[in-house]
Amino acid sequence: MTVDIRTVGIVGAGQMGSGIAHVAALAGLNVVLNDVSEERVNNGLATVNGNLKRQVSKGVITQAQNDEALSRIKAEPNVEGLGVCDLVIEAATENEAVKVKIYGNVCPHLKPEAILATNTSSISITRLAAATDRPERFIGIHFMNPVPVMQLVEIIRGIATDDGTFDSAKAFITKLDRQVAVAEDFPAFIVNRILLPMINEAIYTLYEGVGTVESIDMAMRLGANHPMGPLQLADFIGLDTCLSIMQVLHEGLADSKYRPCPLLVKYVEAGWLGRKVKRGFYDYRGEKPVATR
Ligand SMILES: CC(=O)CC(=O)SCCNC(=O)CCNC(=O)[C@H](O)C(C)(C)COP(=O)(O)OP(=O)(O)OC[C@H]1O[C@@H](n2cnc3c(N)ncnc32)[C@H](O)[C@@H]1OP(=O)(O)O
Ligand SMILES: NC(=O)C1=CN([C@@H]2O[C@H](COP(=O)(O)OP(=O)(O)OC[C@H]3O[C@@H](n4cnc5c(N)ncnc54)[C@H](OP(=O)(O)O)[C@@H]3O)[C@@H](O)[C@H]2O)C=CC1
Repeated sequence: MTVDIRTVGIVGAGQMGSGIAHVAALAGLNVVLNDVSEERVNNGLATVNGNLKRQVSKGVITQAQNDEALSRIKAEPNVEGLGVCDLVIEAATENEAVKVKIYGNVCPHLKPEAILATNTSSISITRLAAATDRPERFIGIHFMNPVPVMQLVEIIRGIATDDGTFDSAKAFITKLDRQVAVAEDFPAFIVNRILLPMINEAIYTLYEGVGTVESIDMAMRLGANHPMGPLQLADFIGLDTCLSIMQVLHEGLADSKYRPCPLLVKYVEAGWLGRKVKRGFYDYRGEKPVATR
């Protein structure tokens, strides 16, 4: 059964959840934004507000589109409020136990026909689906960061995902004016299977003293025309998320080429998770980012 998606719930109002709320509301959908606390939801709304304003100032959208989009997003700190949604996208921390716990809390409140999706960067869709009451109506819808700018969305079916769910997810992405890449359910799918080993290798290059933070980033920006250097990109994604993805690749494919760099582990252990906490491979607390090594 295909579902006409008009109301989208989002669980996790961090950088990805707020980005998904942003593009869904701009596309004319109603959005219910949920997180662990009212404060977290309000932070997510503030992010959407700031990014919409930036688009207005650049002439990408009008003030009227900005206002309409904001009026379509409902802040909802309680999971019960997700009961009105046709599609709920979980965009919480990249940790399987956290995600499974969320499904346990959310599923009892969903309409029977509602689709449940995850924005996971790497974790098995089949395994996550098996922890829900609706494996047939569960799917991976993987947006890229920053969501308001990036054109690609990966769609990943679990073993049980039915055709109606797949078609509904595809129609939803098309409505958001994004391009779909269909990926099979293997660790980290397509983009991160390729991107994260490159970032991990950049961290090894730093760890082994081949270059400094700045020389490695400059090398890849100017030498390979990447819009951001790999260490700058790691900080942008979040070092906790990068480490989780490498761990999923390492465990899921059982190949030592995916071994997370010990320096990445150290940064995460220090709580230096990148831009979101103002410190990672760069320190963002001053006027300009300063390399930490
Ligand atoms: C980990 C995963 O699971 C998967 C992933 O997402 S992996 C990460 C994938 N993402 C990337 O690789 C991003 C690489 N970086 C880039 O593409 C660029 O650096 C960037 C788009 C982020 C910023 O580009 P930039 O030229 O340095 O900055 P800036 O000029 O400020 O922004 C470019 C445009 O993006 C917009 N923009 C940037 N961040 C934005 C945001 N958060 N919200 C809305 N708009 C944003 C700007 O308004 C600007 O728009 P215009 O071109 O219309 O003027
Ligand atoms: N960062 C990236 O570039 C990309 C990330 N992703 C994926 O998107 C997901 C979110 O990542 P991202 O937005 O970067 O992470 P963030 O850390 O920015 O946001 C995650 C949010 O989820 C919240 N959260 C944690 N536990 C719960 C819970 N039980 N219920 C509701 N909300 C909860 C967190 O709250 P608190 O801070 O209080 O824990 C936080 O607000 C991950 O699966 C990640 O792999 C996908 C594409 C790109």
